[in-house]
Amino acid sequence: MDKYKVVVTGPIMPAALALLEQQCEVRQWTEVQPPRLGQLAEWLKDAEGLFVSANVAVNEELLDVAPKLRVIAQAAVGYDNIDVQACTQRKIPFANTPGVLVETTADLAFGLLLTAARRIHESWDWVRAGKWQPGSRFPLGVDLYGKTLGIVGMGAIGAAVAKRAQTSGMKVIYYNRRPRADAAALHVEYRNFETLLAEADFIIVLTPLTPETRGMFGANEFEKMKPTAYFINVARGAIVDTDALRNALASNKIAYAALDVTDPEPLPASHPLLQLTNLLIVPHIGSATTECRNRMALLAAENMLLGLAGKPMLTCVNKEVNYIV
Ligand SMILES: NC(=O)C1=CN([C@@H]2O[C@H](COP(=O)(O)OP(=O)(O)OC[C@H]3O[C@@H](n4cnc5c(N)ncnc54)[C@H](OP(=O)(O)O)[C@@H]3O)[C@@H](O)[C@H]2O)C=CC1
Ligand SMILES: O=CC(=O)O
Repeated sequence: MDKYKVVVTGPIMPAALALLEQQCEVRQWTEVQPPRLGQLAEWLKDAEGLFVSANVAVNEELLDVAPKLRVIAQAAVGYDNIDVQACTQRKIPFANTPGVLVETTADLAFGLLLTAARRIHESWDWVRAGKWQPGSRFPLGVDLYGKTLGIVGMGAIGAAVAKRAQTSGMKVIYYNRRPRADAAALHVEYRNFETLLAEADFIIVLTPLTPETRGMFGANEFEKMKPTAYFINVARGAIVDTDALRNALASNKIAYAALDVTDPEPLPASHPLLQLTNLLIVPHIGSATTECRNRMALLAAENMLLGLAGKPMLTCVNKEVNYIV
């Protein structure tokens, strides 16, 4: 049997690559810099499957140079890099990887909150710099216990973060476009967006990046938060107006920010955000454990093989085209 032709646009966990290679002829982009479209065009000419990385845009331009493409799979839950409508119009099913990264990403989100509140990262730098001397005291952090966490985007990851926060004695409020039917069971209370901004001591953002959420946090929103508020973004950088966040932190309109995602990403070493001291940034590591990345990559590979065989993929986004004979 001829092997399917699949293009992989970036790094992939070895077990998932091995699974793909059983049935596919894989052409993998292995440079450190993500590929530009022109660099992939030759491979895409006869590719049937595209195993795409989140830093590569799948748009009309790419689809135009991939006339034989039948399946797209991505090892990530967020898919703001994919023009799903364009895929659907061409009857190309696209699958992401929801579910398998929920607990891992929730650990990171809550870990960022705790690290920022207790200044764990700064105090280690302080000790390492030899500042722990007799009589010296590291500046105080803030309690989590008894505080209110506001989750904007109470989906799968948001609910897993809520559980962690409740274990630390926090009250959890949330904002979604629609209140959750299971809110009472989760012991979380719905607030409208403005009320949440004013009421929360800690705010964690966990919405997808969409036209509606792009720039959702700007100067007005930071203005409405408490001056003691901690702002944590684990969703996508562009949900936040970066300049407005920098200004809010620099003028102490809010107390602190902790970011797993930034706009731009990666953040250049000369970026003004990096001059601030009331800020913690990690390099988009929400799902970055070996176990989680394996689950994601294997689910994406399984989706790819199912789609190529003309079977429904397990976690297809555009379900209306999730079956091709
Ligand atoms: N940093 C990292 O490494 C990771 C980041 N992520 C990011 O986290 C996001 C969330 O993932 P996950 O929890 O699995 O997704 P879910 O789809 O389970 O949850 C998303 C939530 O956001 C809410 N939401 C959507 N649009 C809006 C809006 N305009 N205003 C308010 N709430 C909104 C949804 O509720 P409703 O529809 O009712 O509004 C839903 O509850 C991903 O899309 C991804 O971008 C995910 C994994 C890892
Ligand atoms: O950012 C990661 C994702 O899975 O989405």
